[in-house]
Amino acid sequence: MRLDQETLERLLAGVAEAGREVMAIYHRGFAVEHKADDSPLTEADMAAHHALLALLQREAPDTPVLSEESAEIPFVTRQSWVRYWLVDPLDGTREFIAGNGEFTLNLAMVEEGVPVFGIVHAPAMPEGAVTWWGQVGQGAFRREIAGEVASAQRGSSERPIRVRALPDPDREPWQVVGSRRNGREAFEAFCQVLPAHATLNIGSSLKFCLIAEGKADLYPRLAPTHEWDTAAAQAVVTAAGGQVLDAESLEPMRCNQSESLLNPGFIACGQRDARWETALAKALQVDPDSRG
Ligand SMILES: Nc1ncnc2c1ncn2[C@@H]1O[C@H](COP(=O)(O)O)[C@@H](OP(=O)(O)O)[C@H]1O
Ligand SMILES: [Mg+2]
Repeated sequence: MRLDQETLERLLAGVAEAGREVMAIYHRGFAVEHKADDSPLTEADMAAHHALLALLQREAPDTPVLSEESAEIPFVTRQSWVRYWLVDPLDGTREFIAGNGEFTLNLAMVEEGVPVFGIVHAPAMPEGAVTWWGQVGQGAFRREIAGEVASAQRGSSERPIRVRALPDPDREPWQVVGSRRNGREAFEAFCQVLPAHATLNIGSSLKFCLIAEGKADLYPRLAPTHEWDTAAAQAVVTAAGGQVLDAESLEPMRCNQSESLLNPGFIACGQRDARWETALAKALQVDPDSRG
């Protein structure tokens, strides 16, 4: 489904507004609780969850929503969904708590298991609030709102974004991005056999956004994530001409395929070429010719 311009603008404004609520909590301080799986939870996760649910209820009351904070929906129910919203109200909660600004609000639309639309909003970037968004087949964009409290009417600028061609590693190292704290060992093992490269460790969906805007080339994630962590950014990367591939099958990663909402290991990338294929096969220790 292609979203019309008015709906799109209301969604972008609604996510930015939820981002402002998150920032108010970020600045005034908050308590940290722990969920059953020991992952942290703050007032900001819940504030953004409620704000985004209210937004989606206003915009599309008949479309189901799966949010990290209300994810207990059995697969038998989800299986019947042709289209649904997939929300991570606060991706990078640990970075939010650490106070380093590397967190995002993620909103995706998934159709038949494919993330087709996504908004990734980072309210605490050094340059102000930044939104990356894209619709597969329609392009991807980066929108900057100067200053955290700026309204959509003031100081907002937007430009189309696109993944870059892989640089020749003999001239310019590949830029590889990874998590700050999850799966560092697997990340480093993967990187070891790559051609000349530089690495950057950064929290949340920002890693995908760097690929989407042509500032990074690869994001290998061989440690667990949930579907809500990745769907919005996968849509942005795909809309920008890149891919997010299941590390086993090397097919695009899909959502809502089983009871579990955990992703397989994956590789997000910009433009692929023969060097990429060889490097990836080596990094994943697979013979490139054995792949279909
Ligand atoms: N053991 C685990 N199982 C599943 N997901 C995990 C995990 N450890 C971390 N994650 C996911 O990784 C995300 C953080 O990614 P990164 O390290 O790249 O910033 C977390 O997002 P949340 O902050 O939304 O919970 C969390 O969902
Ligand atoms: Mg997350």
